[in-house]
Amino acid sequence: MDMNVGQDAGAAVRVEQLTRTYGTGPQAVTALAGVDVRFDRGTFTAVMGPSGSGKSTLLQTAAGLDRATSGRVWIGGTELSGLSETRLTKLRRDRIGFVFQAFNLVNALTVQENIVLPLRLSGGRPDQPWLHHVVDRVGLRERLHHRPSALSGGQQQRVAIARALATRPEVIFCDEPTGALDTETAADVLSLLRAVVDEHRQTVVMVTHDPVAASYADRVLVLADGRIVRDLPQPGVERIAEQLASLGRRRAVAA
Ligand SMILES: Nc1ncnc2c1ncn2[C@@H]1O[C@H](COP(=O)(O)OP(=O)(O)OP(=O)(O)O)[C@@H](O)[C@H]1O
Repeated sequence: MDMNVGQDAGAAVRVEQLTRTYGTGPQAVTALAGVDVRFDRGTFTAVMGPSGSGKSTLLQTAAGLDRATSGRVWIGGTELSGLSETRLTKLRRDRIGFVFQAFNLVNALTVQENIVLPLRLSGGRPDQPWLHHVVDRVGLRERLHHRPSALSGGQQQRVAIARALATRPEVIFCDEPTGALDTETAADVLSLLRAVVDEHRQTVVMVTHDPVAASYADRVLVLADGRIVRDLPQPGVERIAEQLASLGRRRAVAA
């Protein structure tokens, strides 16, 4: 590691004592119960855990799509809680990429128009060599003038990844990016995310239920009841499945 880079200069995202409670009084649900974590630049992290453990809430609050109840979130050097809605929207558009299970493409636009949409909205000048590279990297050169609905699921997710990359964001948050894909297409999309991290030092944070998908990551975080209960470096499919199963057993005993 570069000796001149301070600890925080390496963090693409950092959260400190993050909590998120939905509702108030006896009906209140604690989705995040104090999470501390940093995602270093150029790393690929999978976030796992049982249904309702807070994975999506962590992703949404870390990405500035939802406000934390307490605690702090930094994207690079910018702390989110101090930002107005307008600035937060701009930060999300310019510095964060999103990939969702449902692709979320605009069907009235062509593939090319979808990819450059965030750039158009932010009014920035497109970096043409980078865009050419992205289009080639995701293998969509022949499809640029098609509508998303004319593409397969895997191709649509590739468009979403290209769109996420277009602004060269500090981090790409993915929520179940392979949830709607068959095994082979999923492997293809996961290899692409892996390559984006390895070749371009992008940072990827991916929520997934699938141990195979998580095995593409450098690190697997496991949440339970709104807390990080495991932080595993490169665990491999079997160890991930084992850890999830042991957590299931622990919960069954506690119930
Ligand atoms: N808008 C909301 N209003 C009330 N409760 C919510 C809301 N969103 C999430 N929750 C609750 O917060 C907790 C965490 O939800 P979250 O969606 O983050 O879990 P998850 O781990 O992503 O689950 P899944 O794997 O099922 O998607 C759950 O108990 C959920 O019911």
